[in-house]
Amino acid sequence: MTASIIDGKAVAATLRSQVAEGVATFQAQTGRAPGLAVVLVGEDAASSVYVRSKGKATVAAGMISVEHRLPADAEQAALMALVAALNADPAIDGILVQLPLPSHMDAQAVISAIDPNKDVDGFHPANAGRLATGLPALVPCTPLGCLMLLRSVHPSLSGLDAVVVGRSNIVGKPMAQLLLGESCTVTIAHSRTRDLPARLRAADIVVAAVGIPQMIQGDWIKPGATVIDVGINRTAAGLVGDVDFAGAVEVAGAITPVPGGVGPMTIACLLRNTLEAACRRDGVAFPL
Ligand SMILES: Nc1nc(=O)c2c([nH]1)NC[C@@H]1CN(c3ccc(C(=O)N[C@@H](CCC(=O)O)C(=O)O)cc3)C=[N+]21
Ligand SMILES: [Mg+2]
Repeated sequence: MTASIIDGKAVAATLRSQVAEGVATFQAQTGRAPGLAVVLVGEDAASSVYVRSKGKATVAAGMISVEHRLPADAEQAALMALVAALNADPAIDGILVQLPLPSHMDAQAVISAIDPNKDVDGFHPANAGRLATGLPALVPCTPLGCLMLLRSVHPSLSGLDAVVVGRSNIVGKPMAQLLLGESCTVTIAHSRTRDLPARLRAADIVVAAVGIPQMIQGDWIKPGATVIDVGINRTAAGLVGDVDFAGAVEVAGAITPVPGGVGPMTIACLLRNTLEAACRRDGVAFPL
């Protein structure tokens, strides 16, 4: 069996055009465009690339994009002051502070300082708690994008066995919550998990978010399973995921490529969340 390739670029393009339509409606209703502020601390080259593509996609969707750059040696207090100013800025609906932050900064304190209603990354503890308890929440963009890709293959996920590999607050934990919300039976595996291959061989759905290039082997995949690869690893061989794609594509039923899978969905979901935050702030219906 050869897997079908899940075209994240195409799904993301459809979502971006739906967001653009929603932005036009929002503008007609409120007389303003949603605004997204992205904060970058330091000059990490890869981060600069993401920030640029986010800014381009934001403007293409009809939203206002604002970028703030602080030097790598900026004081935590300067970043906190910037976050406070963005919280208070009526033109700003979404705030994204690019992670990771330099090691002298307390990322958790910064995340907790963002107004939860503007937390388009969904990383604030209030949003994590709302997601976990089934309340309306801003949901982290990467897991939300993964769920949309899964739904494009499985109209219903109910009763499927899902294994999420990775337990980060950014991907693994919220991904598990979303899958639980879809009535999957969810396992969160991580670096201490015993016999990961055996657990994966029982999984209908695998979400790989470990950050280890090509760690998950093709013969760990159950024939016909759906594999979502969150990994973005820059290696000598180029950009690769956390899954050995060449091996897994021979066994899986459907699989996301890297690049062109989850990454484009993350950006499209960021725009979606910004529109959602703007609609909620202005009390108009969110059309998506
Ligand atoms: N607060 C915060 N929120 C984030 O969402 C966040 C962050 N910090 N820090 C960095 C990571 C990384 N990230 C990516 C988004 C899109 C692609 C993406 O679109 N990748 C393309 C192209 C990759 C390439 O060619 O470089 C693809 O996979 O096809 C990748 C990576 C968001 N992040
Ligand atoms: Mg881990």
